Amino acid sequence: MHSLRQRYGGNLIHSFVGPNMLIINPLSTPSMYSEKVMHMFKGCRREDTAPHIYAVAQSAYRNLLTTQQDQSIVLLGKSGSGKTTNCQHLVQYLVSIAGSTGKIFSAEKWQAVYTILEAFGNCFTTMNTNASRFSHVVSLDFDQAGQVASASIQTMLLEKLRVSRRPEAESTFNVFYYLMAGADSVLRTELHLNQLKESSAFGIHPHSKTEEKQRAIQQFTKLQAAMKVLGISVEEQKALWLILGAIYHLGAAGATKAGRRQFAHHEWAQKAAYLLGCTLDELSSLIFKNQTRGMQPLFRGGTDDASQGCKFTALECLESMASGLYSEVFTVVISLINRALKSSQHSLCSILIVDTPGFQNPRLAQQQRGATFEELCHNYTQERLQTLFHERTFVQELERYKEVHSCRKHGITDTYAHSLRKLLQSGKLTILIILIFISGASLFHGTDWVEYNIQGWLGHAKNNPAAQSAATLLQDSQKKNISGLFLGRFSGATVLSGSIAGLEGSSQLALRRATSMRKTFTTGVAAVKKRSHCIQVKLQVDALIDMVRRSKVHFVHCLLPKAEAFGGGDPRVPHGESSDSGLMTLDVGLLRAQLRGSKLLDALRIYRQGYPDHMVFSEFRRRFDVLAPHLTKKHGRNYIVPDEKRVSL
Ligand SMILES: Nc1ncnc2c1ncn2[C@@H]1O[C@H](COP(=O)(O)OP(=O)(O)OP(=O)(O)O)[C@@H](O)[C@H]1O
Repeated sequence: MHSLRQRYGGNLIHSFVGPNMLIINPLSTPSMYSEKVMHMFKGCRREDTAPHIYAVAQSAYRNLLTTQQDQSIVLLGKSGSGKTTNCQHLVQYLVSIAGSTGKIFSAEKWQAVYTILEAFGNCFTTMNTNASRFSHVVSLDFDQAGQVASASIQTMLLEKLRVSRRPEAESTFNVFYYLMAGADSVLRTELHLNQLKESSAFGIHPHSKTEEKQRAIQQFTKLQAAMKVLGISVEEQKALWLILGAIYHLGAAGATKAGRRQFAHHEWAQKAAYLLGCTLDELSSLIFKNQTRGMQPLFRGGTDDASQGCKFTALECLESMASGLYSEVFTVVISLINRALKSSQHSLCSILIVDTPGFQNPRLAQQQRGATFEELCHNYTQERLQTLFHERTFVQELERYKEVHSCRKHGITDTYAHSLRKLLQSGKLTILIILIFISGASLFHGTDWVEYNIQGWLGHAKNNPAAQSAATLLQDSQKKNISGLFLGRFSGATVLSGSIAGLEGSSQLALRRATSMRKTFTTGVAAVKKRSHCIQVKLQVDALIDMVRRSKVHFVHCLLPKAEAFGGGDPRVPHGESSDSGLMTLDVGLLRAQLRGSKLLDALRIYRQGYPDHMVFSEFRRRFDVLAPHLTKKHGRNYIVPDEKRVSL
């Protein structure tokens, strides 16, 4: 702790913790990221460099080149701790240093990708003024020469319900504010946004403060420019704005609270129908009347809802349609991004960078409310990634040591056993999370106690057909630019449509990843229950973990320096210019809790007591056989030792 405080006080936000990287959010804009700094790390071994996020990227890249094995970089930490920011630095480093075949992946292109993701997937929350509300994996596929040959993005676990419902004091997705503030008069007229309604069932209102409005206008211009960089045509952009406009109008239309399920204000619903390219009757029937069509078994008990009549209120139906439409928009945006990133170059292996929404606890942001279902989903993903960290750091290490019979010799058995016990404790969490659906409870994340408010959660287990109707509605739209965008785009990915986006990658490696993800959704119980929202969440996380598990994983732990960093205004100042960036501003209690929760100290202890670096014998031979040419000559390069374990004894 002393060491971390000293370093942070000296503007050193990065530290190596054994093989892991720890980064404390500087809450400022330090000048440690530039092309000049990138070149200081180029070609270096990790042991020879200072701790930096670029050192992690370089280490993964070097490993990829020397072993030709897929690498993953997984970012862990609380919401607002800096995962997405570091993810962007990792991508920028790899693309700049490795270069790309025919220079197809410029830094400008990646900047555009992140501008679009930020607009469609981020929002204001009490923990982060610009929080990501979806998980994403950036895959960079490298060719024989070590250059980026193709790239793609897969996204999952989008918090789509946020469009219509969210905790008080939080916002919907940024793009709505950008569009409402930045649309020019022609677009505004076309979307019927000249007159806005004061009340909205979805609580979507334009910014009222001048500076927020100003910023939103700038962001909309930036977003349009980014879309242009990625080759998204004006017509395609228009289709997206039409659907977003329609979602706004659906909120203004609202739904009846009692009696027949229908719109509360038909004139606004009419505008939504017009923008979507259908009639009011068609829209109304898809939202409110199709409720018994295509119903799936419930999460619990397997009862068929169709036999019991519809259980959804009119507002729930409306919300499902809105979130279904937004989910389709998001999926198509990811698909358009991937269209700009794809290439037909042959690639050998990949680096995957995994960024998911950080751990959420409203109590940390001084909120007097229990955490929501969506927050549970983000926490569940973080827990599963944290469990992967345990598995790689403790369980696999222990097994390896057992294999070479060296545990006792080095006296590390006890430490391992202790760590293993902790691992088992964290394993119980997953079971508890399932129990929570039934009983309602609080959960630990590391050392952090989270209270959940489980009201209305059973509704999440049900599958509202209005959400599925959204896809049909868009494909059948009378507006050619809308139907053109949605028809045929997902022909190969229908199984996963609405859950994992971006599986249309063209490289062989991308196709392999897509096939393996599809398998997760189509085998065993998953095939039957995949339409339940809760099961979908689990399957998406399973698919994510499966994808990462096949590779060599590098972990980056991002920490928050103090709780005041959450929400409320912009705490950013140029680093080092204010007393705010010094030693005293670290919240030691918060930092200690995060360190304990991450189990980084246990990992460090094991790293110091055991053999920190190792490689399997075949790899050792591949790397060093040039030093013993007579043996290579005798046995050949591909000679296989039947029992390689014996070599280490
Ligand atoms: N290394 C860094 N340098 C400069 N600013 C940073 C750094 N890390 C984080 N920040 C700033 O901290 C804020 C939160 O960061 P970011 O959005 O990346 O967090 P996150 O962990 O991805 O959050 P969430 O999980 O909620 O999406 C941003 O304003 C970002 O600019």
